Formats: sequence, structure tokens, C-alpha cells
Amino acid sequence: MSITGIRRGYHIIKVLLQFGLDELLPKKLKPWYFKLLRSSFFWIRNKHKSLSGGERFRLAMLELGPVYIKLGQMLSTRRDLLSDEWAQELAKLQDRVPPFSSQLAREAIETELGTSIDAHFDDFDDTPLASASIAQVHCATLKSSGAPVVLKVLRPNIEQQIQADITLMEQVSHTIEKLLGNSRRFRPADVIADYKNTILGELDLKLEAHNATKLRNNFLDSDSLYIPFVYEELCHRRLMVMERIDGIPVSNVEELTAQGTNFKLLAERGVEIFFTQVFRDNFFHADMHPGNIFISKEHPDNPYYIGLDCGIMGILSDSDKRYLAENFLAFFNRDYQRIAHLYIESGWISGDTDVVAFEQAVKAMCEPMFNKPLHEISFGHVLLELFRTARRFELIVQPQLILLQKTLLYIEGLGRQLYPQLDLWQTAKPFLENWMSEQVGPKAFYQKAKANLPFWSEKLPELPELVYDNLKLGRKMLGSQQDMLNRYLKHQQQLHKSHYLLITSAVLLICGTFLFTQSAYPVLAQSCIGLGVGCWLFGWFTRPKS
Ligand SMILES: Nc1ncnc2c1ncn2[C@@H]1O[C@H](COP(=O)(O)OP(=O)(O)OP(=O)(O)O)[C@@H](O)[C@H]1O
Repeated sequence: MSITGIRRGYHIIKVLLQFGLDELLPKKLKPWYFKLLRSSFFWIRNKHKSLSGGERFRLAMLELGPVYIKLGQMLSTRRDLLSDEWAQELAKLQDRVPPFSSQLAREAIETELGTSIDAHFDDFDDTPLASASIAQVHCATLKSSGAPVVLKVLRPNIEQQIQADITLMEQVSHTIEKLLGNSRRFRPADVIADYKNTILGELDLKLEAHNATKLRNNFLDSDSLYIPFVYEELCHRRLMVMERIDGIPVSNVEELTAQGTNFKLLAERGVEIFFTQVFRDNFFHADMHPGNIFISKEHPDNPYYIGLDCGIMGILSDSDKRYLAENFLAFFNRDYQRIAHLYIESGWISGDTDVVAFEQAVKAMCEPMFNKPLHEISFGHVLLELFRTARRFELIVQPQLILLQKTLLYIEGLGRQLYPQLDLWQTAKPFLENWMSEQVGPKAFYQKAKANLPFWSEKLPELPELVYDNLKLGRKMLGSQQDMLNRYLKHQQQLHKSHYLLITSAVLLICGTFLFTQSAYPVLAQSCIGLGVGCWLFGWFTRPKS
């Protein structure tokens, strides 16, 4: 580990201890060596005893910088793991991060544009509209059209800071894995690798701009989701320019209530949008924390979502989608055998797995879930528990599915928060059933045939020629196969003949030698030996050449 790494490591320990995060760990997670390690840093005391646990955790993440802020943000969406108080506290990390100077922001924007800000924009606002973990957002208007826009620019040196912290995390996680040995089920290095991919993906705003445009186009005719227009020609790796939106943050329930939002419709639309993104478009927003979701101000009785920050998007293969949908349907039909077979067919677990044992484990895990009314069962939770069970049977971890499961859990949590009576099953079931019927059965056959029609109409005129060529080729192949067969038969005949001659010569030679030793029939003995030698020579020279 480098000197810088050691220094950064010490700083992290210092911050964690200064905010008393070690005190938040339950006693059973603090063995004697942990206590010994803590006392060896006796000069670092908890300076924030009066603050709540959630507040201390948030402030520590803020102090440690973007990688930890992002981690806190991700945790804030895990209401299945955190109490409401903690989740609300961590949600503050979403866009209340100290800003950097507008001078630096201006310089960075002009470097990316290659011209002055004034060349493209009027009324650039030096006070940032929002300052988040990775980027800062400033308002301006577009010179060419007067349209209100925002400029999202990456924080200075953010790439180096993230890289340094990730490297340190990688080193620590590898050391932990070595200490834990091979039998580990917990793989910190995999977790860090996953996190690294996620956070590095967010550092390319050009990519984010492409993603946003793609998602916008997928939902252009939608009443449920709006994605702001992106000015791609003004976007660069460290700068993104997009339409300015005016919505209410989804976490601001008071304001949403005050404007008379139809929460039931809003909650149902959240679930529908997610399933549409996954099953219809195969392209889903996978960073759905509250700082990225706004609600329209107009028509509160018919509200729609406004989505920002398309840095992290998930994609599933067609087969993943099919197995996923079948998994949910099998679960709700309590068909555990089908679930077990689906995991093997999809290749998520090995074909050597004991299917019966796996089916029993799935049943033991799923059955208690049906103690709740159907509408309270969470799809995200079902998936999470299925993955946990499958992990005991050597599940081959599918990062795209984990991303999906986390997003699903969050979307459902959000839906329930907005409208606690949300019936997840009634919202999602018709969607899944429709989708499945479109994938299999006569309708699917018709759809696929229709989709392939342009290909066949292009190939049809070539068909007679193709048939003729194939027949010609077939005849040629048939001829050469016949030749090969003839040659093989001839070879076998020669082989048999030479074997026969060699055996005959051996018999004649043995008989001739025997008669010779008896001295009774010398002429016969000589004839036998002569004939034997002749047969042998003939057999040898006529043997088949390999
Ligand atoms: N088009 C927009 N119109 C209005 N406000 C916007 C727009 N884009 C971003 N913002 C504001 O800026 C904040 C941060 O934007 P964004 O989430 O894209 O940045 P980020 O650095 O990627 O944040 P995160 O910490 O979520 O990764 C948003 O929460 C929102 O308040």
C-alpha cells in the first residue's frame, strides 16, 4: 500500500471514530480484537455524542467525500434495511452536498465547450441550483432559443478522488478475503467491484446524455414519465446541458399533499413505469433515489413522474426477462418445482444442483410469505429471498439481476410510502401475464412471424436460386460420399484378403517345418514351405496402403 493510501486509510478511520460510528455496531459484531484495535486509537474520541446515529453517519459520509456520499445515498433507498429515521437522514445526502466555487464551475464548463459560456448561454447563474456528490448544477438560458436549461458539471478532480478511494477499498477487501479464506460466502471484493462499475459509470456525462435521450424517446407518448430534453450537441464527458424542469421532489410529501396529488395513481404508475422499462424496453433507470425523482406540478389529479440522472441504467437479456417473469408467476402460483427448474434452465445455478433439495428450500422460504395478504407481498423482497436461497446452492451471481432487484425494492418502497394500500400484485400481475402471453403461444408466434416479415420478403425472390444451388451442392456431396464409401469398401476387402493370405502362409510354414523335421516327405515339406513363403509375400505386397 502506498504512503498516500496509508494516509487516506488513517483519515477514514479517524473520521469514522470521531463520529463514533464504532459505537453504532451491535455488541455481537465487536469481538475482543475489534475492541483492542479501537483502544489502540485511544486519542481519537467521539466528538459528536449529542447527535443521533443517523446524523453522525450522514456527517461522516459527507466528510469522507463523493465515494462515501454515494454509498450513503444508495443506503438511503434501502428501507428494507434501515429505519425511517436513518433513511430520512441519509436522503439529505441527495442534493445537499457543499458546493464548489462558481469560478471553478465556469472554468470547467468553458474548457468542455471550448468557448466562453456567453457564446451559448445567457443569464448563467453563479449560485448553483443544486450541488450533488458527483456534479453541480447551474441554471442558464439557451442563447439560440431562450429556453431555460441547466448545466450539470462534474466536480473538479472527482475522477482522481474516486479512483484513489476505490483502490483503497479494493486493497482492503482483498486483504479481508485472504484472511477469511476460500470458504467464504461473503465476497467483499465482488461488492466493491460492483460498486466501482456503478460509480465510474456516472463519471461520463456524454454517456448519461445518450441514456437520457434513449429513455426519453421510449416514454415520449407516456402520461406517466417525462425525461427532460438533452442538448446532446452541447454535452461533453464532464458537462451535460438539458431542459430545466420544475417539479416537486418525490420526498416532499407535504407539498404533494397540499397540491392535491392523486397518490394512488402516482404509486401505481411508479410500479407500471418500472415494469414497462424492464419488460417492454429492456432499459431501466437503476439509480432511483429520491433526489432523481420529481412529480409534475400541473394536473395533480393525473400526476406524472419526472426522471433525472440516467447515469446508471440496467439492461436484461431476453432470456433473463422471460425467466424473471416466469419466476414471479410461478411464485404467485406456489409452483416451487417450476421455480427450481427455472433457476437451472436459465443457468443461474448449475445443472448438477440437487433439484429436489433446492425446491424444498424455495418452498420453506416462500410459504411463510403467503401468511400475508397477496397485495402486501413485495416482488423485490421475493426476488431478494429467492437469490439468498439460491446462493446456498451456488447461485452464479448475475449483476444485472441484482441491480434490478434493488431498483424494484426501492420502487415498491416508494410506492408504499406514497400510498400505503398499494396493491402490488394487482398492479403488476396483468402486466406480467400480458407480457408472457406475448412471448409464448400463438400470439407470440404471429408477432415473431410479423417481425421477420421484412427479412423473408427480401429473401423470397432469391429462394428458387437458393434451392437450385442447394440441390446442386447436395448432388455433389452425395457423389463424393458415394466415392468415399466405395473406397472404404475396397480397402476393407483388401484388408481381409491379405489377412487370409498371411494366416494361410503361417499354417503352411508350420506344417512344412513339422514335415521337414520328420524327414518322411521331403518333397511335400519343401512344397509347403515354398507355398507358405509365396502366400506370405503375396499377402504382404497386396496389403492395403493406409
Ligand atoms: N433538468 C433539471 N432541471 C432542474 N433541476 C435539475 C435538473 N437536473 C438536475 N437538477 C437538480 O440537480 C440535482 C442533482 O442532479 P443529478 O442528480 O443529476 O446530479 P448527480 O451529481 O448525478 O447527483 P447524485 O448525487 O444523485 O449522483 C437534482 O436532484 C435536482 O435538484
